[in-house]
Amino acid sequence: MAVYTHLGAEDLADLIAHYDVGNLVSAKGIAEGVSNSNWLIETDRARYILTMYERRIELDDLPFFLGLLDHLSAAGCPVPRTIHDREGRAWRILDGKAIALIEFLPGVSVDRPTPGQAYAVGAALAELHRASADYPGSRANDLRPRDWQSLLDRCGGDLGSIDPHLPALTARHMPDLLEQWPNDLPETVIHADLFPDNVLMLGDRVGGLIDFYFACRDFAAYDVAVTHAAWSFDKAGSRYREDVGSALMAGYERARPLSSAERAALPLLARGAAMRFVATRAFDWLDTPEDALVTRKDPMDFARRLEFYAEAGDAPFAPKA
Ligand SMILES: Nc1ncnc2c1ncn2[C@@H]1O[C@H](COP(=O)(O)OP(=O)(O)O)[C@@H](O)[C@H]1O
Ligand SMILES: N[C@@H](CCOP(=O)(O)O)C(=O)O
Repeated sequence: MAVYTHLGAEDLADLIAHYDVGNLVSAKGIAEGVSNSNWLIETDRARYILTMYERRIELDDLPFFLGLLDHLSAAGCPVPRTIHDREGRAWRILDGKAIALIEFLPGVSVDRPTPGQAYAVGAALAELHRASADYPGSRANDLRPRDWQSLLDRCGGDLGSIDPHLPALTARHMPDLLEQWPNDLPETVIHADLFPDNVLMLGDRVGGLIDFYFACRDFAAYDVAVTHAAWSFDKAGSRYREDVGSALMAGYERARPLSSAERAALPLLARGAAMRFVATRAFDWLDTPEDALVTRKDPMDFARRLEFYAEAGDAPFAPKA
């Protein structure tokens, strides 16, 4: 579940009164999500999502994230707008924590995407990359190869307690990733975490792209690799779903064709994308007590994807005839 803080009816009504959104009718805590507390707010005018930022988010980054939502939404991307309060502020402080109210978007997250849905997500990602290129905000990616290495270093000898194969796997791949990571691919503002649970689908259509709290400036092709790794496998990462992976790439390239340098880099970027989630999940695994409210995510689901990409070479990214 992800409601870490209790907010009573009076707190919520007081808070909502700071916005020009009508009167509070109902508020329900949302179980999905891990990082923040979220409520579905209904007023006599519309529905909204109220987010309280609990951890992982630097207050200084909030203007970047919330401004990005407005920029992308204004450019026609299916991204929720930030609702500003009556004084024009994008976020407020409640009980010492930052909160923001954002537009509610319709749709459901899918567990087993179809090729049609993957095609639509690929196209939506490409449109996002085009629209974010002129976003004036700046935020560096704080999860690049040297950051994965330092997270793994902090896991130390406990890495093998998660799975005995993990230390050898990270030791085998990290040197290549550190040495060969590109430095000259086209950059834009990327989502960096576009997993199925961060996309709201309406059938084969994308109703919403949400959870931009890893967004940063980095290679567009790295975001393609993250999204490919997140969408194109069964949950455990044991089986590559070729039809889904190809559809995702085709959807992306319809809206933003990859350059030859980007295409050539994708096998390494995909190994890196998988390693990024191995590293953060391994760190969180060891950092989260077994009986915590939050369900821990298994790093091995991405270790298997990493092995797949290392063996598959450029096959998953080769254009289909
Ligand atoms: N703008 C939105 N419109 C509709 N539902 C949303 C929206 N934002 C978040 N949600 C719902 O809240 C859940 C958790 O949000 P998310 O931003 O992914 O939280 P976390 O960062 O904690 O993972 C989502 O799975 C979705 O059900
Ligand atoms: N997508 C990441 C976890 C990030 O959590 P989120 O709930 O903020 O998307 C993973 O699967 O490891």
